[in-house]
Amino acid sequence: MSLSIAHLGPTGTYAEAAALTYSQWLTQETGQQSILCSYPSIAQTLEAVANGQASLGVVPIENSLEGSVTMTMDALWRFDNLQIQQALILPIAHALISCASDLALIRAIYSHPQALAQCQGWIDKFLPLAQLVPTNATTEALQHLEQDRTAGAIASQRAAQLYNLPILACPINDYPDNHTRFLVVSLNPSSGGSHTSLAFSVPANIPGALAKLLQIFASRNINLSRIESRPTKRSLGEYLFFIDIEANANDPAIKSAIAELKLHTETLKIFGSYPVLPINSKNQNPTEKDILAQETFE
Ligand SMILES: O=C(O)C(=O)C[C@]1(C(=O)O)C=C[C@@H](O)C=C1
Repeated sequence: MSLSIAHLGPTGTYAEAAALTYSQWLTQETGQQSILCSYPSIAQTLEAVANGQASLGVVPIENSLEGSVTMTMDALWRFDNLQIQQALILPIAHALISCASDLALIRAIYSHPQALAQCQGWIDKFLPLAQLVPTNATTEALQHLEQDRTAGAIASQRAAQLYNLPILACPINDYPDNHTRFLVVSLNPSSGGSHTSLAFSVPANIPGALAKLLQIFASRNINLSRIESRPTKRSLGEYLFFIDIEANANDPAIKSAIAELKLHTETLKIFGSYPVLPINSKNQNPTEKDILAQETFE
């Protein structure tokens, strides 16, 4: 039986490319076949996994230029039964796609806020007067570009190919070394691996509350690879903390740190331990043929 993998759509998004990469890796490693299902937002992608509509979901979590994808962090906290199975890091090269006969004719640029931010310097230099229009996904506006020749969109070269649209400039990201880390999540217990992710809220907004919790890791010589905060959305100045650890949750030091953390946090969510999928030319760059067997839930 095929597994269903949810991702942000419409077709051609970077999240879809990550889902295809994972799906191909899964088939190579285990023989398991999967079918991709696109959803209109990252929150709806994770909701589909949380309510059992999809077996797995692939969502962006962090970009090397712009940092955290806050929508993913908020949804991970909200649907507390989700477990991370795998992380994968994809190179991101943005293209300006448009049917305009000249760059100077573009009046509006559509894209996901993460992509607009990753190209802000290029836009300021070449299209300083263009209106920036945020969309749910890089590919959301592509189907309208033929009708509006004063519009452009920032998406991947693969998206331009899929929609048969011209590329006016590429790459346009402000720094060439641009990567996004994606997470593969499901309701199953996580598979174990080199990295562990967790998040917590603190019982009181008092001096040293976070320092005390970080000391739990430092005193055990545990290396944290990332720490991020998000508002609790209960009151101004109250935060949740997301932490990535470079170790497996079954390591004795991590087990004892988590046990101590439980005593001092208000809510503690463990998203599990997982490996980081090495990307090579064999499991990167899904082809057009690969996206034939897809369902859309938009
Ligand atoms: O809109 C898309 O194509 C996405 O897959 C989303 C997303 C993101 O949210 O970070 C993924 C990778 C890029 O960094 C830009 C956009």
